[in-house]
Amino acid sequence: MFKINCLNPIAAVGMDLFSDKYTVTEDFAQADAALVRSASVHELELSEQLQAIARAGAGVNNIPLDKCADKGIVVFNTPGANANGVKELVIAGLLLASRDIVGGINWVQSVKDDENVAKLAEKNKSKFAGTEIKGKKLGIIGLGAIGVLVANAANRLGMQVYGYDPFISVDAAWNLSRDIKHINNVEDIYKECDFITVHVPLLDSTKKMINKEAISMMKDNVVILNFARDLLVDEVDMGEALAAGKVKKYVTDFPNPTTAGMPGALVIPHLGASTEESEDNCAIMAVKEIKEYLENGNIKNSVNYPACDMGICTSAVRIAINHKNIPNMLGQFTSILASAGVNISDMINKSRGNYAYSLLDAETAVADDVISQLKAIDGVLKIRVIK
Ligand SMILES: NC(=O)C1=CN([C@@H]2O[C@H](COP(=O)(O)OP(=O)(O)OC[C@H]3O[C@@H](n4cnc5c(N)ncnc54)[C@H](O)[C@@H]3O)[C@@H](O)[C@H]2O)C=CC1
Ligand SMILES: O=C(O)CCC(=O)C(=O)O
Repeated sequence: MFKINCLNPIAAVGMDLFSDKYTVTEDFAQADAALVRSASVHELELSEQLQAIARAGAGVNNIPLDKCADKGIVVFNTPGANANGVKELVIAGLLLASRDIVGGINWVQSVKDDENVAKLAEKNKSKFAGTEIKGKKLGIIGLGAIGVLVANAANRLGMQVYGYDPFISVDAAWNLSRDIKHINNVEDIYKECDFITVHVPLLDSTKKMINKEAISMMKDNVVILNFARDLLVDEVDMGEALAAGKVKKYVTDFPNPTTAGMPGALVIPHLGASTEESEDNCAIMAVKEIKEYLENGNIKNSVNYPACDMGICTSAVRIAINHKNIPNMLGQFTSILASAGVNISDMINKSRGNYAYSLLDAETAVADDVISQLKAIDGVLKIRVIK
């Protein structure tokens, strides 16, 4: 029986995929696998029992990836599963920043009991008027699952779209409309665009990328949208740029003590992925990843271990080994099994950075002491007999 812990509520349509081989535990320390959305895993103790963590979402900055890898814990995410939900909110953000829709709605509430409300509206509406997005220049930094959808949707709404992503995947490039202007230097986005939206992961290299220096290169009255992570923007610099009138609006999905009351900021309570469809898609993908890993040892969509797929085990035994990516690991595994008289029917070994993963199918049972010998090899982080 596998024990699953949910650090955040996960959509039922995903949880229902767990068969009667699984039980849900409230105790993270007892779990074989955990599912999480935005809850932080950084402060939690990682038990020996824990095999996998699946982030039902895209950003994994709430999970200590290297610490997990070092303990043989495979971390998954659900690429693209909530991208449409975010795209739709970004389009809403463009529109909310173009006319003072929020201010206008609040104003109507303030005069709602006045019987002349209709006349008052006609007299006051010019205070909330603005511009159209058609024909304006939109710069997109990060053309992954979300950036590509935003680019194509904004293009269809008549915007001139500029895209920047030095690491764009082949898939993303294929999906991008040919109308999108490909930018090689992010500064061209800063200098040219009326709206700039950021869709990159939070990494050391992207932290505070939108700062005083970047903003100084931008057009006056630029609108900046951040539906990726708050720490991508230096929000003190942003507050100053809003106060100075350099930035017209800062639309962010991340309330915090700095942004929540910031004049000129439109702050949304992290709703990007909060649609029924995105929550369902993420939950289904995350649960399938966990099941495939626990039941067959196969890895798909991991962010700290290599992809690895040897199908379903048809031999007597499958051994899964999470280990360091150092020389002679496979040689040691096979020689220990050979010395024990175990014939290997299939095997695979994949690496990613400092870590590697091996699956070995054997034709006969493997004794506990042989597994102990494998476990004792320097560089082995975790070992499981799956079948
Ligand atoms: N507001 C919300 O609810 C949500 C927020 N997010 C955030 O949005 C981010 C992006 O999500 P996805 O598009 O699904 O991820 P993705 O992994 O598909 O795309 C990220 C893209 O950023 C690019 N990139 C990395 N460093 C870059 C740099 N320095 N300059 C330009 N491009 C760079 C990558 O090459 C990749 O194409 C996530 O990491 C997450 O933090 C994601 C989903 C929901
Ligand atoms: O699960 C959520 O609501 C947050 C989604 C998100 O930020 C992400 O997928 O990176």
